[in-house]
This record gives sequence, structure tokens and C-alpha cells, in this order.
Amino acid sequence: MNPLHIIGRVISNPWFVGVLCTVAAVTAGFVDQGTVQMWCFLIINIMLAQSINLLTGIAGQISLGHAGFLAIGSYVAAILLKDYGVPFPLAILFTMIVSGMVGFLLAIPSGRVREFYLAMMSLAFGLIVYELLREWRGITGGVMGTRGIPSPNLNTLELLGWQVTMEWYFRVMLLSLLVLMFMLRNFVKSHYGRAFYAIHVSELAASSLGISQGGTKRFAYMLSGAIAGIAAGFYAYLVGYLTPESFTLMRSVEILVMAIVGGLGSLIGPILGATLFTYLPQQLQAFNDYQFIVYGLILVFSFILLPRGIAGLLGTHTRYSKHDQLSASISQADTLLSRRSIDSGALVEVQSVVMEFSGLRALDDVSLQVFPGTITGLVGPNGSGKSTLVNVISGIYKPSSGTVSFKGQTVSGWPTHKVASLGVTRTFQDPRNVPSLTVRENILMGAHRLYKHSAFAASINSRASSREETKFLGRVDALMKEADLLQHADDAVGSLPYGIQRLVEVARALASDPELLMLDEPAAGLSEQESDRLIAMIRLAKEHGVGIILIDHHMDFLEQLVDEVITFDAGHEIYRGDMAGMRADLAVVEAYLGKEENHA
Ligand SMILES: Nc1ncnc2c1ncn2[C@@H]1O[C@H](COP(=O)(O)OP(=O)(O)OP(=O)(O)O)[C@@H](O)[C@H]1O
Repeated sequence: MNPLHIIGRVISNPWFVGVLCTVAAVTAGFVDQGTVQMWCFLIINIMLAQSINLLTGIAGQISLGHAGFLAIGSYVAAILLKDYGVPFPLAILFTMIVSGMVGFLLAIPSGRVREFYLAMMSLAFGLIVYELLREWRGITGGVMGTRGIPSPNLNTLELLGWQVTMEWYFRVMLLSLLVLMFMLRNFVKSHYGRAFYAIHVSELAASSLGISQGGTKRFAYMLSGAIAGIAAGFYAYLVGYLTPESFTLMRSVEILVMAIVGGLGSLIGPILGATLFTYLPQQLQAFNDYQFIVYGLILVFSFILLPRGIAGLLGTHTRYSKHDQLSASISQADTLLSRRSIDSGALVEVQSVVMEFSGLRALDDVSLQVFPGTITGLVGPNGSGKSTLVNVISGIYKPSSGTVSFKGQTVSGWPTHKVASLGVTRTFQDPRNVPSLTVRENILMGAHRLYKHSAFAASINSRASSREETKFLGRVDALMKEADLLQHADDAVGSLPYGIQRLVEVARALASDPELLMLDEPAAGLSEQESDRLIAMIRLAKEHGVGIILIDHHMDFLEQLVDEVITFDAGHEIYRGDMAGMRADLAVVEAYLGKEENHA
């Protein structure tokens, strides 16, 4: 085994972490105050790097203004203690809430912009906060800053009449970090963590699983702000004075770089990055004037040589499921899918839908009904409107006119995630999985809409949350067995052949326990064996009363499955009936089948 990977395994082992923290907590009583203070700065950096990692590394929302959170939190904490005498743990708690609220508010405009613009917006946030600190003299003390904040460094910090020394301050910080890491780890491994990762990779695929992109982004900003708030509170008391110069753009960049160099998306990475960036500047002091050049070079080389950061070099992976914790208790699921009544009326009803794109009529007066336990095939030449119809039903497009209703309720115009949360699940023409997550994690993501437990319950790994996770992990294992995917359960989806990726997406759709399942060319690129697996899965869904819309160009494949087939040409329905009738229909042969045969 690679020796670096052995190091990675050791440092991510909870026993190692426990022993290291105990040793540090005890040793803090014997070493000089400067060393303990440095350890405190390390903890602050770890918290900040985790905060940005959650937002940028996991939820994919780039932030160049994190020093803004640090600044707001630090000044709030300072004012609460210095001016109002709030005990410092309570003041830190309050700071966490204020910073979380700032994060939430910041997410509202951020929800509308992406990538480069998002980076610019977060940059503007950091710059505005910096200017406010300089100009709002009555509150912040302007460029002179705020001094005389009770601090363990000056032996002026007290709690209930007891003087808090540096050594005890460090122990409180260490305990806070351990609690934070425990909660963060559980959170990331829950359906909340998977939702963060899903919006990062594909907002469209995420919303088709019932994940609200706006809500998830706001939640990510809020949590990230709250974590930065905790770091800020500890920072304000640790240093005992605040000036705007501690919260410049450089500080924001430094926080981001710590997480990137450590390894974005993993939980170990930010710890490693923060450690490097806390101690490196000290080591480089020997280089005097060349200190910053050396610093810059290290950065450039680490970006080039370590694309997944130090955590990648050490082979540490963060898992986005609790499979490793719960594997002993996972049994085979009793049911793969809920059994639904097939005697009820139409599941979905499309009425006179027209869909126009700048003058092009992709759908022209289309109507159809799909009943539980039936399969409706959609066929037609390329560009005839099949995918557009699925996009209209799933809420990706709002029809230009006409309505879509699901179980009698009009859903046209609803956001995609809200339609999906009713049990309307679809797959895409090109599979949209999360390539870096495992097969198990991807399929588990499908169950998102079914989870009931709160984010707090997920973070403390409550009994109810474990029970729910175990149930869905069992269901996912059973689905993997059905799809013959068990041997790939722990492989990253991106490393697998195309056909397998398609089966993963279909299994993910089934994990949502859908009422209506829409499959867009699921058999494309599958081997014969994989195609048989797919047929078995579709039949399983049908037997359980799921209503299915199936788009495909393979007539042999459709023949084995569909109850009814509808043929489109240029957005119009040209045939509806059984497969035999379709093959004999002159209009279909003219518009579609003739061309298909010519292709063959
Ligand atoms: N977002 C969009 N903007 C503009 N035009 C679009 C959009 N989506 C679809 N179209 C157009 O609508 C028409 C129908 O496209 P659609 O993807 O539904 O066809 P399809 O039958 O699914 O074809 P294929 O078999 O190639 O998937 C095409 O002319 C396509 O270019």
C-alpha cells in the first residue's frame, strides 16, 4: 500500500484524532502561552476552512468574501462581551446565529447568479463589509479598530467570575471543534450533504430528485456563515483587538486557498490545509525578503501537482453516506417499491399542451393520460418533441398553453423540485449522476424526497435518523441487486462504463419510490445483458403500480414493454395505439420508421 495512503488512513482514524486531541488538551498546561495561542489560531483556521469547504467544496458556491463573515462575527462578538457583558460562550452562540442570518440573506441574490458572477458577488460582499468597518466609526472604531476586548491573552477574559486562561480557552476551542467536526461529518453523510453535492454537480438533476436548488443554496450559505461565526467569536477574544486590516480581500483568499490546497470536498482536507497555512508562514520567516515568493511558489506547485489537494495525495475520501457506520445493521429491504393501487384514475393528464421556443412549436396541442401500472411509449424522429414533453411534465418547462395535472392537481408552472416531491421522477437522455460519488451514494440520492428527519437530527446521528438511513440503505442494496450493480456499489460512478451509468440512473429513479416514472432513452448504449436488467427493473416498477412514460428508438425493446405507444412528428401526435398498429401505419412509416430502417 502507498505509504502516503497509510498516513491518510491513520490521520483520519477517530482513535488517532481522539488521542491527539487528548494529548494536546493535556499538554496545553505545560507549554508556553505563545504555543497554545498558535494552536488556537490553528483551530480558527480549521473552522474557517471547513466553513468555506461546506459552501464551495461541497455545495459548489464559490466564495471570495469569507473575511466578511469573519469580520461581522468578530465585531458582533466583541460588542456583545465588551459593551453588554454577555458571557463569552453565549456571545459566541449569538455570533453564530447572526453570521448564519447574514449567510442566509447573502444567498438570496446569490441564488440568481453562478460561477464567475457568483465569485464577483461574494467578492463585493467582502469589500463592502471591509469598507463598512472603516467608515462606521461609531460602532467599529473605524481604522483605529476596537481595542480592550476581554481576552485570555491579556488575562482579562472571565466567565462567571472565573478567569479564563489561555490553556482553558484552548480546551474550550478544541472541544467546540470536535463537536463541530462530529456534527459536520454526520451532516455531510446524510441526505442533506448529498443534496449539497447534487446541486454542485447538476442543479437540473438535483431538482428532478426533489431537491430545491434555492432552498439548498440558502441553507448552505447559512450553515457556512454560522460556522464562520463561531470561528469569528473565538478569534475576537483570542486577539483582544480588531482592526479592518485583519479582514481584507487577502484574508478571504487565504481562507479559500487553505481549503483548496487541503482538498475541497473532503472533511480532512480543510484541516490539513489550515495546518499548513498556520505554520508555513512561520517556517518561511527564515527566507526573510523572499518569504512571500516562496509562499506563492508553494501555492502554484500545489495547484499544479495536487489537483485534489493534500487529502487527495493521502488517498482520503469523504463518504456521502453512513453505509460504513450502519453496514452491520443493514438487512435486505422488505419492499423495493411501495405497492400502489392500479384502480385509481389517471396519474398524469396532459391537456392541449403547446410548447413554443421563439416561434418554434416543439409541442403542438398534445394531450395524453398515463394510468398507474401502465407503460406508455413515446416515439418519433429526432426533434419531434418527446423530451420536451417529459420536460413539461416534470416542470422543467412551463407550457406556453395547456395544462399538466398530477392526480387531479394542476402542476404546470410548478418548480421541478416540487413536482418531483410528489413522486414524479425522470431520467435524462445523457445520464446525470454525480461522477465522483459511488454507485450506492448516487442511488441513495434518489430517496431524497422520502426522508423525514431534520438537519439537526442528521448532525447528531439521532436514533430516528439512523433508522431512516438504514431503511433506505437496505432498499438501495436491494435495488443494486436487482440491477446487478452490487459489485460496483463502492466504485465512483464516473469510473464505470456508460451502460452501467445508465442503470445507476434508473436505479436512482426507482429509489425515489416514484408514482410516475419517465425514462428518456434508457436503453441507449446498453449491452444485451444490461438491457435485460433494465427491462426487469421497468417491469418491476410496472408490477408495483408505477405509471411509466418510456422514450426510446429501439422497437424490439419497446415491444417487450409498452401497453400503448404514441408517435410524434414535429410536435404533433400522428399515431396512438399498439406497436403492431404503429408498424403498419403509413404516416408513421413515412415520418419515422422508414428513416429508422434506412439508418439501420
Ligand atoms: N430549450 C430549448 N430551446 C430551444 N429549442 C428547444 C429547446 N428544447 C427543445 N427545443 C427544440 O424543440 C424541438 C423538440 O426537441 P426535443 O428534444 O423534445 O426532441 P426529441 O423528440 O426528444 O428528439 P431526440 O430524439 O433527438 O431526443 C427541437 O427542435 C429542439 O431543438
